[in-house]
Amino acid sequence: MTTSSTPARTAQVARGEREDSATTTSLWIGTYPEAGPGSGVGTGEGVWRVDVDRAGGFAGLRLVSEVPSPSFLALHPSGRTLFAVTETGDGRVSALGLDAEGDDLEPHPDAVLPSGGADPCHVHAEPDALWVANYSSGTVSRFPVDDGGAFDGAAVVGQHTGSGPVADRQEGPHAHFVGRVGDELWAVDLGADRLVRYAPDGTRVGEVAVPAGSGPRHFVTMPGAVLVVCELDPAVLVVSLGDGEAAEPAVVARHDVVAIPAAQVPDGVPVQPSHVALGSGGARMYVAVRGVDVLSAFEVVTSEGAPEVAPVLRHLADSPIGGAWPRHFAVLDLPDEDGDLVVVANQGSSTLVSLRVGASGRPTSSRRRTSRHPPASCRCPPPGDTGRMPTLHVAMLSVHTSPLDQPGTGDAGGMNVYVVGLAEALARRGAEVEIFTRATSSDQPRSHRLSPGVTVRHVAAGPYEGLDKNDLPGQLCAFAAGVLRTEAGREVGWYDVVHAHYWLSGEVGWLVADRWDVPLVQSMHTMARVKNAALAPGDAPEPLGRIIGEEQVVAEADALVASTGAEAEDLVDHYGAVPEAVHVVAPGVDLATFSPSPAGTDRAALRADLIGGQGLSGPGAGRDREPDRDPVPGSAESSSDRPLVLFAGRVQPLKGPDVLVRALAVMRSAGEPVPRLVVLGGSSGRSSSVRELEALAHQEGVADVVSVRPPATREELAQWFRAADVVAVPSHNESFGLVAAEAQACGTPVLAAAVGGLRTVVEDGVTGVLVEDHDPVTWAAEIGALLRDDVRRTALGAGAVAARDRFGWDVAADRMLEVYAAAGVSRRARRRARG
Ligand SMILES: CC(=O)N[C@H]1[C@@H](OP(=O)(O)OP(=O)(O)OC[C@H]2O[C@@H](n3ccc(=O)[nH]c3=O)[C@H](O)[C@@H]2O)O[C@H](CO)[C@@H](O)[C@@H]1O
Ligand SMILES: O=P([O-])([O-])O[C@@H]1[C@@H](O)[C@H](O)[C@@H](O)[C@H](O)[C@@H]1O
Ligand SMILES: [Mg+2]
Repeated sequence: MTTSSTPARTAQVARGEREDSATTTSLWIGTYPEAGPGSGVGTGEGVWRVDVDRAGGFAGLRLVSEVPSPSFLALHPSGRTLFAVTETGDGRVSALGLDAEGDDLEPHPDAVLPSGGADPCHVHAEPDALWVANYSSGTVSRFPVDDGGAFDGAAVVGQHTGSGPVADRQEGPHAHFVGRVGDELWAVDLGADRLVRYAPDGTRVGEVAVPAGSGPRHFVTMPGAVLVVCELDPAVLVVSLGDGEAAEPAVVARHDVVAIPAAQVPDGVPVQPSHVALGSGGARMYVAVRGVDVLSAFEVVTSEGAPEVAPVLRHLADSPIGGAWPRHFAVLDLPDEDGDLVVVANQGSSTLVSLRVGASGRPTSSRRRTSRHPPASCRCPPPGDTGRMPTLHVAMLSVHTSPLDQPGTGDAGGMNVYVVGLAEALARRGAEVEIFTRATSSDQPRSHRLSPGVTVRHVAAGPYEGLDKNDLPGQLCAFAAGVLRTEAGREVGWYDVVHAHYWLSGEVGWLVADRWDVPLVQSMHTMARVKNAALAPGDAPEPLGRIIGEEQVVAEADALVASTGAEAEDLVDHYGAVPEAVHVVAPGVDLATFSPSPAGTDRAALRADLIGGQGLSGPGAGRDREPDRDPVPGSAESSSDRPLVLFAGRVQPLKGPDVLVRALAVMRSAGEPVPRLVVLGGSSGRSSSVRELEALAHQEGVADVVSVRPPATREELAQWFRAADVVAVPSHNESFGLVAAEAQACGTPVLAAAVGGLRTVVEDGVTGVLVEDHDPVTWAAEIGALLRDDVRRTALGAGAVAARDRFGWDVAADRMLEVYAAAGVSRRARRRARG
């Protein structure tokens, strides 16, 4: 299991709406009524807003919504909704709509709901659901929300049970906090001394017990571990997530929060930790401690590149906060490497205090702002807050092929689809993604806003036309210069991470990540040595220059992203990657586009629509084709009756379309009914693979049932998948195989070669069939068997639909944010090791 240490990011800050957005961070402040939690509402409390500059100065404290007793806030990843709990006996939760500045908070219609329990004290927003911890009732509620964060459906409430030894605080369960841990949501129960683990849909999947009397309160996640701060026993517990699928999380270490010996704490002064968070990109941990009113800082030491090894915490300092009863704080990352700005909400003194904390863990400066602000409504302490963390800026490099190109021909393939899908999902999580790609036409704008949060930058590097992928090693300097110049026009420290795609981009990423001192994350997509080890008969191997370049990039990257375990092994076995640097993140499928047909839709009718009108030659553009000879000699089938086997992708020997053509010939010579084979895609690179495939179809006597059509748009392709009886992926290797995943998401069974990532994407006998070799005789037998067996095809189609959620971009983006965080940790560790 992996964990997230990436703070919530929003979509709005630093989008340029405000000149000072790069130097000022706006925080929302939650408050209690004047007389403390549980007292009458309406004494002026509400959600406040304040701007914090890099020196920690406060400006513009203002009331933005009069929600009663809003002790905790959470921002929906869309950046369009702020949630607030109302911490009262009849708890409530409100969804507040935001304007672009985040200042105008209007409740959505019907947007104040019972929170599912008493005294809700914490709220956590996921893209599809809001989670609320109700303290007094010991319940956790999950509210479905829509894309913009509006409530959307009935809540599910889970009742915790249990108690603990601390009589006045643990007489029963007290849910205190909910947060994400890998694929799960964990609810901390202070009364029952346990962390209750939920699946994202609200199903309980387990729990982690902590020592009796700990009173766990909040936690923060980091790669491989969860750091839990306890209120009743002032400690941080390290919960290790373990390694591998079967790993069970367990407490592996306990650290005292404050170094002050108990004897030195004056009588009657409590030592009650309230909140924990990470700073300095995961290298430091802070805990606020109420009563003694200090901020404790720890160094977080992780094993280099080994996230499964639990981190070691080294106490750095306990520093007076200069405010009373610090209930919560936000950590704002400062661009200078060792600085964090910690903004603390002090419930007891009604103050906000900002502390600039340096490498020693001690504040180097502090600022204070009382929250008493005219009018009367400001007479309220500010206990909770949700920081609008600085936006994560991702420099995504795709040197060869623009993500705007049509995939499935030339050099444009899965990487284009991947880059767009990932970038858009990251942007939905609040990141700003800039995709740098080489300009290939004078018509391309230098910068193009693809969708909210995603910009494509066309970098001039060499002539627009006439260069293909193989010419690009000569343009990498020019490309890197273009990227560096873009950054030079920005605020210092603008980009937080470089994510490079394919080895060519990795070469550029290596340079720019070094220059900016940010982590380099590398996705290979394909690797020369892997391709060369599985060459199709007669195919040309990838050149040595690429192999050497790939080796360099693998060695330099702070994190390597593999789409499957098989690709991870390839990185280690073929390129000597350090296993700990390799992270498996399955790519996604655009599940909205690639969806099954409505129940009852007839594949034959869809097929007739797609093939019918234009005949097989279709708009295939100037390629000579045989007319669709129909019916096939010796067969009674009519044109639209003929089952459809579909292949989609760049036509090249590696993808094995010839295997399908030959398989059809085997079927025909055996006198079996022959399906129609449609190939959607153009020749790969500058090759003439389409012509060669068409020539092969003639030579094999199946040209009448084989047609190659130009690549289809995403929507058309989805329609082709729905129309096909089987989608065939006979590749000699695939790092993943997006086509197979997309086809399955449409409910169409996939017949795939049992190689590389296809072994992961296709569940043999569940979503499709894996074929062990590339022998046309085997493929003829498998195709024939599947097409004859309607029941099996229907079952596999249903299996494919049931499995479609396995690959979504939202999940992939969550994982990728974890990888970005891990890459930062690993980069710092490597820098330290170098001295
Ligand atoms: C040999 C190899 O290792 N290839 C990898 C390469 O992509 P590669 O381009 O080889 O193959 P993929 O099947 O993954 O991607 C092709 C993409 O083109 C699209 N398409 C195709 C035909 C068409 O008419 N219209 C259209 O839009 C497909 O929907 C698909 O999304 O990087 C991908 C992403 O990391 C991996 O999944 C592949 O395994
Ligand atoms: O064919 P190859 O060069 O090895 O690798 C391919 C790239 O050239 C193509 O542009 C990209 O879209 C694919 O995802 C794949 O990575
Ligand atoms: Mg910093």
